[in-house]
Amino acid sequence: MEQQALPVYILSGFLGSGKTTLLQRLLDHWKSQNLRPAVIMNELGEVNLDGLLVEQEVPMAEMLGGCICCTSRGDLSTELTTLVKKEKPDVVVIEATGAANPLEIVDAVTETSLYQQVELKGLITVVDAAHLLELYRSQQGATYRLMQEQIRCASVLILNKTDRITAEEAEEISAILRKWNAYAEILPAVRCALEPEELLGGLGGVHLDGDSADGGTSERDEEYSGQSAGQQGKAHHTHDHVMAYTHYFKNAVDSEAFEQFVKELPRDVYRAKGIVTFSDTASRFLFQYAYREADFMKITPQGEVPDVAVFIGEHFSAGELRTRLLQLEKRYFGRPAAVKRGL
Ligand SMILES: Nc1nc2c(ncn2[C@@H]2O[C@H](COP(=O)(O)OP(=O)(O)OP(=O)(O)O)[C@@H](O)[C@H]2O)c(=O)[nH]1
Repeated sequence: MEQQALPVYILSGFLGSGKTTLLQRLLDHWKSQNLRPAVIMNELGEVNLDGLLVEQEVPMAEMLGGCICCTSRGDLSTELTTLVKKEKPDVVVIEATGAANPLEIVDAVTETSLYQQVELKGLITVVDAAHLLELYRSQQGATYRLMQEQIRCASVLILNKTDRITAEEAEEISAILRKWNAYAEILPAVRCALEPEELLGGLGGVHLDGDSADGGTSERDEEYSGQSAGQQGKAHHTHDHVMAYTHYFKNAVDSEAFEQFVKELPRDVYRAKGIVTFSDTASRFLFQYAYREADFMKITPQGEVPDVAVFIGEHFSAGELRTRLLQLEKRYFGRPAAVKRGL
């Protein structure tokens, strides 16, 4: 009955780090499973060279002439919506140019979840091992900071081009990555030759996948065990640094209780937005939450729009949010309005 949310992956990484190489592998993998992938790609130049390299029959939306994060968020959101409606893919990858700040893309994808059943599954950052080391040693400029940001936001880090560094350098780089991102799994690779199952398996995780949220929260506080990536149970690598939890409501909620819930959101949730139906008002509401300020606006959505809320933040407990929201839904659902207890 319920429609399955469409998985979306963001692929980030510096220019030339190996994103297209990885994308090609992922596309082959999905196709071998008879799935229909689609790609949103953008390039800084006018011609999408990467697009030419990727097989033609994959539906592709291109955003040329600027990087995704510099075009407005709405554009990417619209692009994604159009692609989903037109192509009906089973999975979508957004390849960000080397210059894009992935947080903006996370925001655009979650924006789309308000109107479409899409779900951000993870953010994969490909790191060019040799280039990172060079930048780290010189520690300068905007490039360095952007690379840091891309690493910080990742749910999984691919340390690519390890054929171009020594074993000692690989260790040095892993330590740098760990320092910047204590949560993401680090997968060393040459030409991004990783098992897609292994790579994606660790991502379908607790935080980014609303419906599998329960059961995973206890892992949240576990310390990273420090093993080199890839060998040990992927089930334990569900920590994601920047994460989004998407909640589809099945019932209306009480407006005051919901406002209270938003007020009490954990500090690690820095952004939330959604559409809700209140049990005690006639209309539906769009709510926005940023930097501890909440805003509710009456709306009359055109067409079919689900009641949904997305929460973005850093390693918060998606399971806890989910439990609280389900409680809110139940509270109204399980209590007939007419029944008011007397004394
Ligand atoms: N030596 C070496 N070269 C690699 C590796 N992975 C990719 N390359 C090469 O690096 C170049 C860039 O790879 P791409 O996959 O196009 O990188 P990209 O991140 O998509 O690049 P942009 O589109 O510029 O952002 C290509 O020539 C690849 O063949 C690797 O592990 N080792």
